[in-house]
Amino acid sequence: MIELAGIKKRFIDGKQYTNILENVNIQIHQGESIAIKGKSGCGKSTLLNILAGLLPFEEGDMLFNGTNISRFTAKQLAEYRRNHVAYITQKFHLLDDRNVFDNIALPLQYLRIPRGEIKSRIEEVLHDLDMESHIKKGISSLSGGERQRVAIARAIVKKPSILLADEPTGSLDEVTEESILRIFNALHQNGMTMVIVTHDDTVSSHCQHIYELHHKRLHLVS
Ligand SMILES: Nc1ncnc2c1ncn2[C@@H]1O[C@H](COP(=O)(O)OP(=O)(O)OP(=O)(O)O)[C@@H](O)[C@H]1O
Repeated sequence: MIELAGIKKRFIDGKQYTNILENVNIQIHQGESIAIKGKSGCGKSTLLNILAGLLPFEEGDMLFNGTNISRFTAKQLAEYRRNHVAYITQKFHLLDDRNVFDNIALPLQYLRIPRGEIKSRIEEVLHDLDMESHIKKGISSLSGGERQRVAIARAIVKKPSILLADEPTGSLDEVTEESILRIFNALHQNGMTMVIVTHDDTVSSHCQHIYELHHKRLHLVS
């Protein structure tokens, strides 16, 4: 389970501090799927960055399975990310000078998974995403929707316990979105915890709970 308790986050803009999150509280149980909605700029990506262990915060605690992550060293945080979290960011963060296979292989190499298994896992995930014919293509030759699917493949190939996704279907057509949602549903059935930032009602309707980030706080909508 991940728990955020009393999280406060602010950014400095020039000489002025702006509070982005104030007293954010949430408990996300293992295997739960939640959607986070909210107006542009309200702090949704900031919240995902905190859950990913990428962003420090000024006040509050973040617990993972009862352990207080807020007190982790940089090394412990990197371990938390490597072993438990996959994060599909809005900007994808793919390596443009490498091909599709090498991009997806990266998190598996960090986990020291044997080469044969890396190959079979990548082939399987690319098949599920209807991307197998692109396996050797360079990232820079792909369309926006194809890059998005590579980012999704790189995240889920790791079989993480927690999947964080920032607008994961933003560049996809309806048919591709449906296939991604089918994959997400299957991952959820297998016990993966999912936190999905989305503006898309179809995507949020697939989640067990919907939260809205409003006035710097997180509210349970359904
Ligand atoms: N590193 C930073 N330094 C200063 N301000 C930041 C930083 N990161 C984000 N912000 C500001 O914090 C606010 C929240 O940003 P965030 O990206 O979390 O919003 P969002 O809800 O994900 O927006 P969108 O839906 O448009 O992606 C914005 O006003 C943004 O400009």
